Amino acid sequence: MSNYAIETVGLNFNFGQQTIVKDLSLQVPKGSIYGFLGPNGAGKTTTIKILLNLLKSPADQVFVFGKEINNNRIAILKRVGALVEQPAIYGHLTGRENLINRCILLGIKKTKADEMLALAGLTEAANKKASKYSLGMKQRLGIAQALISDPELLLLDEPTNGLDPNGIIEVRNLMIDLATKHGKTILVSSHLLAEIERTATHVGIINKGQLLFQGTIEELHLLSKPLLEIEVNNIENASALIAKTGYEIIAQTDKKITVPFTSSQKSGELNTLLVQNGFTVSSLYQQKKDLENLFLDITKTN
Ligand SMILES: Nc1ncnc2c1ncn2[C@@H]1O[C@H](COP(=O)(O)OP(=O)(O)OP(=O)(O)O)[C@@H](O)[C@H]1O
Repeated sequence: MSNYAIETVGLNFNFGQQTIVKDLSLQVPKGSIYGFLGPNGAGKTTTIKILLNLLKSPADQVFVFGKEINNNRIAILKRVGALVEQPAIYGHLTGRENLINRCILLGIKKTKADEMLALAGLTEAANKKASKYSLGMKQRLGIAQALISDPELLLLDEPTNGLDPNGIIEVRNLMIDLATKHGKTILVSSHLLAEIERTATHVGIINKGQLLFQGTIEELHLLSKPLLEIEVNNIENASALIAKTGYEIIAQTDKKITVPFTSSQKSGELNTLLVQNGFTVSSLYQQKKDLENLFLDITKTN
């Protein structure tokens, strides 16, 4: 039995002459939240469509629940829920009616609708027209729709795209609940590193259809060392003092010194050291990496 909910083995996919996915070997462990990260146009949506057999893959390159997708399409898709692009929601129907519709379509008991509304935190809004829902609520209703057949695996393509901060938090918390309390495996795509870092247990990073990194979130953090920016006066002397205490100076401008971030305690100690030596520290800031900086780290490491 495979421990992977999804495994692709050297997957290749072209649209006409254009290679979209190249030698892609994804391994999505069961029970994980797998963040599928890459810039716009990297091939994330195409890969998700391949995983749903909406686009046909070459034989023996895509396995879901250990089974080859082209030969086991129906059996696999029964166990998969997906939200790709916009959720198919009727605005003139209530949230509950939208889900009941889906139940009827799939021949599932209508009571499932209320269960999924509760799971998605939409019970109070169940009888409100979907057109009156916020974007975050619509997205959660879309996820509830994808969950109605009680799938083991959920594929979510950029589910937080276009949401306001509240909507993003709602969807993020729902994903965490689904994985930790309901045992679902989730593959979620995004072009934002910070978004994936907050939810994922595992990460796959693609660029131009190729896998640049795959591993646990901890392995990703080891690779992408966080930085501490120190804004301080008398920069040359401050920099000399910091270097004397054994810190590596990564960068220096006329206002800021950048060193590796190790812990909050170490940052505090550095602050105290500078202040006790008569420097004025105006800010200490842990720099968050964006996807571009992470790409640089990965390319350097490889
Ligand atoms: N039906 C299609 N025919 C031809 N080319 C396509 C088709 N769909 C996507 N592409 C191309 O495939 C490449 C990958 O697109 P894809 O949508 O998979 O990327 P993505 O990583 O999901 O990015 P985005 O976040 O922008 O959707 C792009 O260059 C895109 O133009």
